[in-house]
Amino acid sequence: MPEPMTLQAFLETSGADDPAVDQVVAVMAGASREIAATIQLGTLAGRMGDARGNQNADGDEQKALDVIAHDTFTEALRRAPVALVASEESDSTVTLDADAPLAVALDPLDGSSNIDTNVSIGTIFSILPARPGTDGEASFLVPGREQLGAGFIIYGPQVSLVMTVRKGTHIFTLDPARGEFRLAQQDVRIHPARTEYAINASNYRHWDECVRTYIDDCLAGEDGPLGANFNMRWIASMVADAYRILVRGGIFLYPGDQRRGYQQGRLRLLYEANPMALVFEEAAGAATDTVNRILDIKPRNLHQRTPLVFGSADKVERVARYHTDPSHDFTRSPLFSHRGLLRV
Ligand SMILES: O=P(O)(O)OC[C@H]1O[C@](O)(COP(=O)(O)O)[C@@H](O)[C@@H]1O
Ligand SMILES: [Mg+2]
Ligand SMILES: [Mg+2]
Repeated sequence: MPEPMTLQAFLETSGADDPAVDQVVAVMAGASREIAATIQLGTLAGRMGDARGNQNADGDEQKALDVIAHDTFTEALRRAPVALVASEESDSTVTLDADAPLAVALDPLDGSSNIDTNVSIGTIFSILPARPGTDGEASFLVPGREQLGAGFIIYGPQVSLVMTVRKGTHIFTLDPARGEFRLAQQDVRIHPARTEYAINASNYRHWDECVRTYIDDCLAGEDGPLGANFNMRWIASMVADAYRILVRGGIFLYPGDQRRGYQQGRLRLLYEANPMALVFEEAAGAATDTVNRILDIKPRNLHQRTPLVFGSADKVERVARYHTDPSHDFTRSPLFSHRGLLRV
């Protein structure tokens, strides 16, 4: 069997139209090896899940590894043609080389609540054109459809890079002995038939009627309106849920809910929803804010949150229909009705 292609060779033959974009992907992959090595050591490398006593721009408590990952990727991006970085862990944008053509939005460490639990965590990135002559934020406050590339790294049983430069979505896995990422799956296509959903069901009572009804319908299984038995998974690291859905299908939901500060959900548009949306659309999937296409949303600020639904296109579209179709019958099943006897 021929050896799978290295990331470098792949980028040379099938990379972006603009080699600057490939350079960013290569630098992100390179720096991720350092973070992977730190994660593999767990507490032997120090107490990575300890709070640093700071909050990030979004009010989340920063963990030691959040800050290490932010510093590592931001420094590494100095070796790529990057003008600006926007990061979950920085209130404002960071200028690297003002004349460079690209801007990168980063979630340096996704799934921070899992750092101490030996569960997969990751890094998410989005590549945009830099807009010279404007303030730092202007390059980022554009709809996600303007992304030139995007991807994520997952630090799991395997360290993998999922990336797109708008020519399909591809998966590379780190060969630790050689320190090289090699092609694991080219042109991923999401399995449409898989009946599996990912949602933090502990928030059920806070969701709106449409989200509850969709999940009720999944729970109703083959006797319900979806006519199929659904399985459930929730890892609380979006990268891990996303990877699973990419390779075997399903749907991910983090909707807005009634908790204070959660009206727009938890996930951030620029460095979580947009890159995931591009990766999934390039793999024949879809991503919405429950109704609207994520990639068409014009951001108002760097750390804006958005409800997020992504995965197999038919399932994502169905969730949108539950929100938009006024004829949708919430009362059709007495057992699962929120207007029925069980929930007056
Ligand atoms: O703890 P909850 O509310 O289930 O939220 C889990 C979600 O939050 C996140 O951890 C947010 O990302 P960060 O860890 O980068 O803040 C996602 O990875 C995950 O899907
Ligand atoms: Mg995150
Ligand atoms: Mg994060």
